[in-house]
Amino acid sequence: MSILVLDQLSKRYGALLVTDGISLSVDRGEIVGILGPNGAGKTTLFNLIAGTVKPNSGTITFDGRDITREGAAVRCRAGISRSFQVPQPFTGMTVFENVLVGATFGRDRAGASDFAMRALELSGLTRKANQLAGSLPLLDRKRLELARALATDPSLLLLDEIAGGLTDSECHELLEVLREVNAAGVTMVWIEHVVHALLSVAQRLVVVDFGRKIADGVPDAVMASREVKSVYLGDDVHV
Ligand SMILES: Nc1ncnc2c1ncn2[C@@H]1O[C@H](COP(=O)(O)OP(=O)(O)OP(=O)(O)O)[C@@H](O)[C@H]1O
Repeated sequence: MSILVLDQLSKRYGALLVTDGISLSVDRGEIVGILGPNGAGKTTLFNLIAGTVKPNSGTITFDGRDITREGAAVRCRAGISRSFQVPQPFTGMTVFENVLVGATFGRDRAGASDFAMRALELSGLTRKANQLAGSLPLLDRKRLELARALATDPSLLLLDEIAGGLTDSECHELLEVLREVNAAGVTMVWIEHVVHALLSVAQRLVVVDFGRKIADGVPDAVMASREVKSVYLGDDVHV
């Protein structure tokens, strides 16, 4: 059953059609990877789903409910959360305090504290709960970005290039965490340029180019498609 359905979604900035009639359905529990060249409109798609940007046309249905005209806060309460391409934690606050900010949204203080600890545990950051966020190395900053996104108890998590800049072994650790989050029942849509990371967890790949969806299917078939190779990856790419 679909948790998220986009139907003919379009977004224009002036003359630039950034999202061009995208339709997409995501099943509950799925991990869907989104690929596309720089400027293809991937982050805009997340902005549209999260509600920070409104479409010019098309609809967004989440959990069977039309949320196209709902604001970001309502969508967050409904179960949509996201990480950001450029994480901006409160560097002068502890890891725990950073996660508590999100966990407080829609909860009382005691419940928020428990939930913040659960988000930290799932992200593998419990031992660093009392460290200042500004002192964390890159992998832990990624874990914190994930924990902050999990703090609102999402059923759908939008991950925007969370693996960028990690070494292979760090990436491997992050993938383990993401698998656990998914096993805990969280559906994921993940934009990523680190293709091998995406391929190791995504059950489906969607490729976007110039705001259009040019491929959608099982990863092997999508990566082998001539259009994806020529339009996005180039003919000389081997995966
Ligand atoms: N608020 C805005 N106003 C005008 N143009 C915008 C705005 N936001 C995005 N764009 C343009 O829309 C296009 C798509 O941007 P978007 O950030 O969605 O791409 P992307 O696929 O996420 O790129 P990247 O992989 O580099 O992050 C770009 O040409 C960008 O300059």
